Amino acid sequence: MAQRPAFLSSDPAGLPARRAALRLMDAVLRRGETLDVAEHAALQGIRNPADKALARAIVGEALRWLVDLDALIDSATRMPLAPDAKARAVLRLMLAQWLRLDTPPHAVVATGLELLDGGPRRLAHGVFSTLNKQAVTLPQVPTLPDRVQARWGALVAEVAPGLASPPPLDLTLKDPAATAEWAGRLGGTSLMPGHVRLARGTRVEDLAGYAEGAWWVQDLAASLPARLLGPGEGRSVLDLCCAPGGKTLQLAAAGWQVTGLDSSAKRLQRVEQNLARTGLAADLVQADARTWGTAERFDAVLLDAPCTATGTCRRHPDVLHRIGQGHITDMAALQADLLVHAQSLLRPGGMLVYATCSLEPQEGEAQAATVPLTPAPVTEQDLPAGIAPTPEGWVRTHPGMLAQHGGLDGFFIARWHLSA
Ligand SMILES: C[S@@+](CC[C@H](N)C(=O)[O-])C[C@H]1O[C@@H](n2cnc3c(N)ncnc32)[C@H](O)[C@@H]1O
Repeated sequence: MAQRPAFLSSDPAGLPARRAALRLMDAVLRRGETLDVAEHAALQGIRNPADKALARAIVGEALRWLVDLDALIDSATRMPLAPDAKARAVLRLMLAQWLRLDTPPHAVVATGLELLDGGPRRLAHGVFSTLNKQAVTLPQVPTLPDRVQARWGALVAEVAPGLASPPPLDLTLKDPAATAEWAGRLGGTSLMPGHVRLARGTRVEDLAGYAEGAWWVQDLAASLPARLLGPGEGRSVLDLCCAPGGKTLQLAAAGWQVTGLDSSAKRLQRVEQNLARTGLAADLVQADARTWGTAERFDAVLLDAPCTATGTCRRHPDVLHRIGQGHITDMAALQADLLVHAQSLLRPGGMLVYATCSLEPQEGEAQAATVPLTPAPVTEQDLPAGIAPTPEGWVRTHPGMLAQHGGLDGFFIARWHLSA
């Protein structure tokens, strides 16, 4: 069972958080919105940060364990509830609180049934009470939705254990030489120079080093693509699809002259804020990376392409339920165009790194196989201990890897150079 977060209380006054959780889950499952987008509207009007955190935690657990929660609900009703029935949605949230967040059953009932104003309260109460009397439990590892299982095949057994709990908090340091110092100051551990891992639930704004920009939040796997370009020593790099800027910051901190390009003006503002906080510099361009023209040719191009983000399923479990083959095909077409244009912006001898935070081979391995440049295979020394490159010299990470240390996001990364 997940550790009980401090913000949880058995006070039925926590109703606004539960109402927000219901809105949030509805936006994801019925309207197909991302958790990030849905949060903006669903959490509006909730002032208390603890209530927001509670709403997020409930929905996160409900989405991670949705298949298993539904199986429990179905085991306790003679008449199956429709997949989109409000009573099912409320029961999912109630069970997630009881079975994953350790909320006492009386508090779950007091706040849960209120959400079914004018609806089948007796039915929901009956289902919850039956399961409570049976003292049901969840499996050790979440069952993934059928279509995810169909796509991931044998990988499911390796990935699913990594989804049982929300991930820890990873930081990338501006100065990798100070890794031991920051790990000590922040009470974290490190899996690589420049990386510090903290317990989940830590509020970043309260941590030492945040205000002065000594680090930024970035999953360990997400830090690998920029690391593969090595020290910049004043050379030029084009960071394509750069916002919100995690890799831009890494490259600037490693001594590259960075041009960061993204199509979203709003997201570029976040890159600017991140550069300002960390005191790092980059030229920013708002443009479409499929067509952006310039006479300049770069010593390196990093293409962290837009993708379905199924590799971030630990922190964004909505992807398990939202993403289907249509999204993957659309993203793969966009990535193919981006990858072709990225190659045209390299100078002879220049290095290209391609990355996506997706677990779908169409967005990773299949894209890399089309690149006609000279492979620059990744070696074990480039990676955290315990992660090996593929036989092709590519990197494939997933949430089940480094499980004893808290896992990591799913990424695909490949590297080439343009022959001089
Ligand atoms: C995976 S995110 C990039 C994350 C970023 N590299 C980082 O490390 O913080 C993908 C980005 O691609 C941008 N994007 C999507 N389509 C684009 C296009 N055609 N041209 C340029 N940027 C695009 C999105 O706005 C988004 O910011």
